[in-house]
Amino acid sequence: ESFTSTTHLTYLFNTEVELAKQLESYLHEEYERLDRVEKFLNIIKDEIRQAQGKEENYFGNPINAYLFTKHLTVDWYGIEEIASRAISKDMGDNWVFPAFEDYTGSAIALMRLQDTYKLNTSELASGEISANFKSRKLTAVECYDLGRIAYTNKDFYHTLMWMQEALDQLEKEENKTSVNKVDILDHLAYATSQQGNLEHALAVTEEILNIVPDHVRARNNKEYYEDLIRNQTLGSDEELKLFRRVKRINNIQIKNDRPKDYLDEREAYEALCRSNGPELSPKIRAKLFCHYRHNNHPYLILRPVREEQLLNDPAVYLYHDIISDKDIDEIKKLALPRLQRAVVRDAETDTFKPATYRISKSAWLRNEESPIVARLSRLIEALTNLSMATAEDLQVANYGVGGHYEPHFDFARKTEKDAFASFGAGNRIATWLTYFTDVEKGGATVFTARNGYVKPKKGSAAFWYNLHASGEGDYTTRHAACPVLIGNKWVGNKWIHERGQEFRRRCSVDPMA
Ligand SMILES: O=C(O)CCC(=O)C(=O)O
Ligand SMILES: [Fe+2]
Repeated sequence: ESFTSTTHLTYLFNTEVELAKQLESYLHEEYERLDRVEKFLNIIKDEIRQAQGKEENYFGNPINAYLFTKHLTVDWYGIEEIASRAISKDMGDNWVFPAFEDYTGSAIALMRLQDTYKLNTSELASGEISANFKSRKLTAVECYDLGRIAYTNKDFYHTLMWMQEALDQLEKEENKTSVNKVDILDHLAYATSQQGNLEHALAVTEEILNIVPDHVRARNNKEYYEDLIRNQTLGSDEELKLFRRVKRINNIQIKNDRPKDYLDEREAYEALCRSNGPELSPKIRAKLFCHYRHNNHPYLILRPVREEQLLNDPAVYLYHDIISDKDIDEIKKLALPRLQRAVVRDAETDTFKPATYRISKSAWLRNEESPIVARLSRLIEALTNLSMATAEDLQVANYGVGGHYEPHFDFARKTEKDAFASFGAGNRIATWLTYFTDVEKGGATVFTARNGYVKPKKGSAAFWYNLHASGEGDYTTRHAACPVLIGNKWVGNKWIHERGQEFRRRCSVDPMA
């Protein structure tokens, strides 16, 4: 008996063949893993190369901001699983990563910008949002991912745009492995049917069946769309065929209407945001003046402040150069670690959408905290002649790209009488809004009832009364912060309350008092 019996070796040889197969597939998987890690590494190395040393500029571009957040969230989750052994433990413990909401938030912000500033999807995807702030091109899979986020939010309006774009990009790409064409078509068909394009949905579904003839859902949908179309045209199969051939020749017209939402004034608000400057009638403009204000106040007499009236009714003033760059840096430094994601609820879809970063109430900047904050309060008191005794602490907000604040009033309405009860100082009589940055594009404060437009200017501050002298809310003060298109916006709010102003407003800057 010998192990070298030929028969026996032949028998063992099968083991070797199987072993080779297994190792081969093991190696293949490892190579694939490493390949994925390497691709990801190259992408983020490229990003580091582009952004380093000019981070503010780089992240001021909405595409860059979106891609960056994606890399550090969903993309990284995928890599972390396969590379966790290679990554030191304290990476996860000591380093801050964006949250998943930041990823979806930056995608939603991108689509908000698309709507507000009427940006063309393919222009956006090609990185040509602005000559000075180019980003790289979005790949098919990146367009698809954007469409997926819209789809998950039941936002078929944007799903349609981004799936169509994904398809167009896929056609142009040489290496088409990153996303499956059928997946794109599948989403596209559903979105376009939801937007009322049955013929288009049918054509897209047929394209799926051309690629995967036994695609079950596509088969069912094809029948379903055909039924719907037949019912619409009230015709026979022959008529349906004819109808579709005509449609095909004329190229199907795809409609994609933006769904109406809860904000009646959205059109006007967005038009104002796009306007790039105040569009006031000459009659209104003639009444607006600019002069130096000192109020005979010892604080101002040596260094009067330039006051520019921007709007008449309501009276909105802009005060120039009220805070130095150095002091602004100090305030930002105090505020930065306290910023939190502020979300707004979309009543329509009952989803929460990120809007800005703000410091929460418990961490507002108090006068006692910093001489700079205290000095700002004294300056406001000297300029407006209002008592700051009952003013709220300084609230700082940072709007990234897409960051915005939809039209609102700063005062509490009758129905929300107790909104400021905790302050025990009445309603918000006036707003002081300091701009801590210039904004490259977008981000204006607009007065939607009066076409007022305030372009943020670093170191300047807007001021207006929210209440009539009677204490009634002034509905002409409705205002909003337009989405930041390019750049970064920091502001600081000082809200001044009614109590303590009884003898002060009379001699204030307000012409209605
Ligand atoms: O940031 C702006 O331009 C406006 C902010 C605002 O209206 C608010 O915080 O109440
Ligand atoms: Fe406001």
